[in-house]
Amino acid sequence: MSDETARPTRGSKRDTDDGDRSVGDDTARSTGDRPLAVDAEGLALTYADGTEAVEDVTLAVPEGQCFGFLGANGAGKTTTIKVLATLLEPTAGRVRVVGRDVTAERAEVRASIGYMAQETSVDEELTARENLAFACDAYGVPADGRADRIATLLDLVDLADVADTPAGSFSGGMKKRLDAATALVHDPELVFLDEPTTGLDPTARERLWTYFRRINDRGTTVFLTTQYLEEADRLCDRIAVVRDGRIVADDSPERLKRRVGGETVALEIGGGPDAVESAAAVLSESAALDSAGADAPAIDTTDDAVRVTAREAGDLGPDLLVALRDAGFAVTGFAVAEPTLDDVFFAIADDSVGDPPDRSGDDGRETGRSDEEGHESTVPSEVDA
Ligand SMILES: Nc1ncnc2c1ncn2[C@@H]1O[C@H](COP(=O)(O)OP(=O)(O)OP(=O)(O)O)[C@@H](O)[C@H]1O
Repeated sequence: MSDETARPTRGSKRDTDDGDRSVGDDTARSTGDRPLAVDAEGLALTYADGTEAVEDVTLAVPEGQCFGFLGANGAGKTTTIKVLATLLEPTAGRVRVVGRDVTAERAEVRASIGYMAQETSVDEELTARENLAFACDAYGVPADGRADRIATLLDLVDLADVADTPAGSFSGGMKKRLDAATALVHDPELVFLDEPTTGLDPTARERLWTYFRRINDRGTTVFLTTQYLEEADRLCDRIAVVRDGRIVADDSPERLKRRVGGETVALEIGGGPDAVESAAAVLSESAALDSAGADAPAIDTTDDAVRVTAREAGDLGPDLLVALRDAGFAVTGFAVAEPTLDDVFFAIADDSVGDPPDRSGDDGRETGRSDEEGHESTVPSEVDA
């Protein structure tokens, strides 16, 4: 990336040692140190046919963040992203992107954002370079320096070797990479990526993640929608989950995982399923588990292991090992597993961690609000891109 386009990294996930920066710090409107790239309060959108696709979305995404917007099919992700990218006018709410109002200052917002839609917009008859030149025209990138910019972007997404090959011969992953590059020709402050890796094989997906990291490491704010929890976990500093057009969780991946419960210790037991069941019975009576206090651990078994799940189960592990060995069991393996984002997602789907974030709490975040200010309500139409 050339120096003139590079920006300093502003707190991407890769900067953090433990990957668990205080979310309260990140989401605070009043943080002060980093302006908000996305600042939406009570965003709502009802389609002309009456479908209430987005009912109440409040988001505060600081510049430089890699933000994941998760939700099941039909939850309202694309609709939200289209409002943020000025392609749809909100029915209600106050929506500012890169410090500008998405309705009143649409042109200014558009000049500062990139948008990669779910469907690739690559022209298959044009080469990679020509596609980027076309995008430069569309975004009004000055002719001066355009060739350098295109070369830089082709490098960024590893397409320099096929720069003059028609995109029609590219794999799905290559087309997505080219599409991502076209969204960056005008060096936007913020890029929206709508399910950018859907339908790609794991290798192609992994490669795209590398490019998204590079983009974010250069300082570009990334707003990503995805159905792949691993994708969000690997890339994002923060994740909001939308369900039925409302935010039901908004936190760092690590804190979301902690919210659904604890770690699981798996103790492999030699001697077959009967021995495993006996070991489980011993553990259920064990003093080691009493120390877990109010968070009663859950014990279950597989064919060859007893699994104990508790908030800090990893800390209990050594005592559990000793208890089993004292009782004469052969413990042949020991592993601690943390909850995954899949666990979070299923728990949210079950409503068990489904409370909207309380932004008035001690963590300094502001209150998520309903549309109490009587925002004007109009039936939106898709705005010309
Ligand atoms: N143009 C439209 N007119 C009417 N309803 C629509 C329109 N586009 C989307 N919807 C509906 O709005 C709701 C939210 O759709 P949206 O595409 O925003 O969800 P999504 O989370 O992006 O889903 P997916 O992951 O399937 O893309 C759904 O019920 C969908 O059927």
